[in-house]
Amino acid sequence: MITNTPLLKVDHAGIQFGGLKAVSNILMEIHKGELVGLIGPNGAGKTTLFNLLTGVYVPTEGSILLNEKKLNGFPPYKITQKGISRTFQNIRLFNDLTVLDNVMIAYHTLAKHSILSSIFRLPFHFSGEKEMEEKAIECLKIFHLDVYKDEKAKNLPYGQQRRLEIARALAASPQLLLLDEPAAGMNPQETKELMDLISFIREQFDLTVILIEHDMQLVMGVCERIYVLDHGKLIAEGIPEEIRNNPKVIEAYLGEEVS
Ligand SMILES: Nc1ncnc2c1ncn2[C@@H]1O[C@H](COP(=O)(O)OP(=O)(O)OP(=O)(O)O)[C@@H](O)[C@H]1O
Repeated sequence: MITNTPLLKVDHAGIQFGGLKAVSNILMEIHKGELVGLIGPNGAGKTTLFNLLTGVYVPTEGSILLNEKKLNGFPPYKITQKGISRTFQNIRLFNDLTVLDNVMIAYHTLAKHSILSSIFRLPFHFSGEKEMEEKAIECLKIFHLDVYKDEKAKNLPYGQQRRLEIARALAASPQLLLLDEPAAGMNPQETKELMDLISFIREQFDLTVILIEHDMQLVMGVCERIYVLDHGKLIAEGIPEEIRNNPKVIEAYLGEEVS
């Protein structure tokens, strides 16, 4: 059945810190399978919006709905269980854990083991662990990280740490994946490979993706639709061509870069 219901609906949502409205009156509708960009100048509110979508902040206005169900007030781990995963602007891996354990942690968040089965290490607990490990290695393979599975996360080169963060987010089987500047600090070759990878995992896992990114060429090249934030408000939404030519966007953000 074809449905017009958006996967994610942001309905006049926003948050105020003391007297400051960091983001306000945000309206977004993201449909299943879309790859959407979120852009805007420094301090525009992009990460704050991700924090609202993932329960780090509770909106002080409006609602956020996933599959028509309200998310307001749920803690981040519940929102992950409901289907939204993310990566962070500054990589947040467990540096001293292995690459494999970094991914397995995501499965533990979702796992349905009882505490008793863990304490007494009952057989079904072991089979659960084994299954998790196999799944984690499969996930690492997609990112060509399986060869480093026993390496500490902190020993991976920067570009691979970024990929590991995405692998971990993906391990939580999200419907919606939020990527906060995934290519930050990467060289052009790594960036190109990462973008190909994002397109690939979207297809492969039937994902919906929202991407914050400063590299305009990259956003315009990979995203089908773009939202633009400025001073906490949405100032434009459209396909890359429309955004590139939108006078408000040019004035607020892109300046002479867009041509
Ligand atoms: N916890 C908080 N308390 C007070 N102000 C906050 C808080 N979180 C965010 N802000 C403010 O909200 C505004 C938006 O910040 P945010 O980090 O979301 O912008 P951004 O678009 O992600 O910027 P950048 O591109 O630099 O990462 C800023 O003015 C910031 O100072």
